[in-house]
Amino acid sequence: MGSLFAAAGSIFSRYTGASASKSSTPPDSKSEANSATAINDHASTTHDTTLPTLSSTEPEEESPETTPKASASNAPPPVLAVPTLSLDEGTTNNDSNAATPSAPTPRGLTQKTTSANSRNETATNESQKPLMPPPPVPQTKQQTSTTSSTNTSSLMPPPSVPRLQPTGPPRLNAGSSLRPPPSAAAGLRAPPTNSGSRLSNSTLAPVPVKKSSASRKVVLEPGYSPLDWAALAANPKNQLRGANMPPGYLRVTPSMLKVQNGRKNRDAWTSYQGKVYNIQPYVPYHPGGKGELLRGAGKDSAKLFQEIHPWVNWDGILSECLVGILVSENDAQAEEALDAMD
Ligand code: HEM
Repeated sequence: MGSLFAAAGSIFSRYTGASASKSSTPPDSKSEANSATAINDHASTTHDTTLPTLSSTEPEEESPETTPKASASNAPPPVLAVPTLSLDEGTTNNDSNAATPSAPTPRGLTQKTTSANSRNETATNESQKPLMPPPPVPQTKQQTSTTSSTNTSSLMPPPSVPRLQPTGPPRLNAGSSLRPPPSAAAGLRAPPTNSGSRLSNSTLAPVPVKKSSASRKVVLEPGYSPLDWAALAANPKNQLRGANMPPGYLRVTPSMLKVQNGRKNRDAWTSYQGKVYNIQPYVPYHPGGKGELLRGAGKDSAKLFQEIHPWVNWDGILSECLVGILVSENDAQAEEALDAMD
């Protein structure tokens, strides 16, 4: 303690001398006086922490008493300390808190003019620290809202981090609850029977027709409609089999059929499923035209017919045009021989 007093006295003597030589303005003298009172009060063991606040809080009132205080360090400080404590309690407490850890006496000596201001600043800073809201709350909000930083990941709420990251890709799983139940979804979907290759094979694609991409129907002359043909075929007097034909059916050999090709004033005959028909009366009624129908003249038309319109009722249209049955050449010759023997 003695050494401390001696050091304080020597520092104070230096300080007062330096300040007297440097400071000329009244505010500097006030601050110096404050620092001097602080040192003197610190020297007195009775009020170590409270007295420095007196100088900082009330520099104008004590300014005239600073010079006598420096000389009379043994003067009873409680007289000055009591009113100052009652006036400004918050600052005294702050100063007391700030003075203990930061070793006030060397600072006051080194920082001569701004000792009081620095103490006030430190006091305000220290007083603001406990009063300010805790920083992690806004930091977590900003971090969660703006970016996800790895340094402060511990401050972030644990559930928010996994929820924010997987919301991107697995929205399908997350949105599964919003989807309709599987039964409803299946009901909205196309039926499985109409999907895939079955559509093209069964329903939409034309079944066996190869050349039916465009219609090849012709414009029939007036009076040659299907109804007109039906009316003509309904009357047996029209002799649709041909003129000068025997009453019974003929045995038609391929050679005989080949001659009836519609040329040289001969009727066009064709065979279909073993039967021979005179198609000459039907030529102007054929929806596919004369040329198409006569492609089968003098030969079997079953292949062409099935390729183009297998749905057409051949027998229903050409029943009155039946000439006979198709027989082989040998059969015809044998029959003729039998007839000759008779
Ligand atoms: C050599 C034999 C024959 C050929 C090459 C042939 C050709 C055709 C063609 C190209 C068409 C037009 C098809 C279309 O584009 O819609 C057609 C239609 C038609 N043909 Fe023939 N034909 C033949 C024999 C016959 C016979 C013998 C009949 C009668 C028993 C017949 C009755 C019809 C009918 C009713 C249509 C209209 C079909 C429809 O509207 O869907 N054809 N034919």
